[in-house]
Amino acid sequence: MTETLIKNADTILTMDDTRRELSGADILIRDGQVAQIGHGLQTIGEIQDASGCVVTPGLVNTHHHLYQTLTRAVPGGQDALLFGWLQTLYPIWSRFGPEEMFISAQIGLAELALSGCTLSSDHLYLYPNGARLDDTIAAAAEIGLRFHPTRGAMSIGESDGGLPPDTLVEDEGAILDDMIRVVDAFHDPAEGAMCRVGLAPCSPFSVSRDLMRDTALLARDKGVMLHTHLAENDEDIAYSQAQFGCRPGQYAEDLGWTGSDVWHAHCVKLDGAEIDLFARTQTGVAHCPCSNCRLGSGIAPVRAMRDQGVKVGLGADGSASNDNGNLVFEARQAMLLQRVAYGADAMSSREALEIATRGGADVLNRPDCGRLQPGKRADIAIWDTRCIESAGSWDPAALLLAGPMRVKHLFVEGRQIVRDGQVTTLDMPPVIERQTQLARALQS
Ligand SMILES: Nc1nc2[nH]c(O)nc2c(=O)[nH]1
Repeated sequence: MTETLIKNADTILTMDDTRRELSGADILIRDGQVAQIGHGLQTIGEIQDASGCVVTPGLVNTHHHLYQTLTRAVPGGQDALLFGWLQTLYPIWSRFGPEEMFISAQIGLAELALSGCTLSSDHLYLYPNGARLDDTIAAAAEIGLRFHPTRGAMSIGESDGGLPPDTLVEDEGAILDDMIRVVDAFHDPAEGAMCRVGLAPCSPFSVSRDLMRDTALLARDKGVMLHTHLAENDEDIAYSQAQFGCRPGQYAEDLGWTGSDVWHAHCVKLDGAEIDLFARTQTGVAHCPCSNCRLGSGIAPVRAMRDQGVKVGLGADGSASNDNGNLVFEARQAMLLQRVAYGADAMSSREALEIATRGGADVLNRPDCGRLQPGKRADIAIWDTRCIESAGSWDPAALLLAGPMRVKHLFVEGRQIVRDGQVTTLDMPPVIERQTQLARALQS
């Protein structure tokens, strides 16, 4: 039996069913789970002092492309809309191989951990030069984050009316075979799982309708989740209308891509009927506010989604379109954007934090994560509110209204991944050095 006691937190925001908040309180972790929350708890194990800190559930990232940490701020893509941005980057990504996938994932996951994230999904949709989903899974296992990798895919190249170059697309039979391989090798359906695999053809403009349909059948056969990009911007809607004669919601529904086992990234352009469809079918949304700003895609109607009962989580999105991978910053941006669109009371700090924690966990069908209560996984972020950004604040809402934007301590499954602002499981300087070398090589 292993125990850790988080002692004397200024505030614990539990995000449990009653959204309980405790002052001057403790959390006892036992064998990877929250054992008790209360006052004056004792342990025979390690003690982590949390005085001066706000404690929250670990944040949950529902959409990322970790490989893109190697292509931040690429000049030709800095000021482009989605399609032009992708066309600039595809040729660079086609030079990646296994090492690029592994190192870029280590960087992206470490960056997420430092921003309070304990559970991340990833959407890897290109596999050049022998790259495999296994590369990112190895990176996540080493750093110790809970990981939901998705086996993405592109199958319709330029010559067939798709957006990606023909050299970057895969044969659909080979895609389905590899999907089966990675699910059988890595997917763990058990409560407390550290790795769950999803299936994720990339986007309507890079895969066929047949692949979408076959993937949905396969996912249901295997009992895994489905993920893709949907309704990201006006170009995306225009492509759907021109190629399929319908809006994205209809496209998704026709192909079996609605339901509680499906979540779609972006959804900036969902209309009222599509929001209703998602609510009725319990289809989830990964909201990516920074990327949507960066690519000029628009402001997703998150207020309407939440009011209608759509499951919404946050996504950092890939670091070629963010270009930052800071999830607490993403929560702040989500709050601010809804206020820009709908007024100062459109989203509170606490609601944005709820979306970032239990909201994301619900999107990923992880009721065992994203909230702090006995029996749930011990995925815990500890934020030092004595830092300069938060000094003088009156309320834990300051976490998103002020800061800090980096975590002090982070626990995943009860294991300390960040201590005093440093990743404990990786020696970061050599990883950063190798990432820099790889990025330089891609520039030559
Ligand atoms: N934000 C992003 N949208 C996308 N659509 C697509 O097909 N790929 C991407 C991507 O990498 N980022």
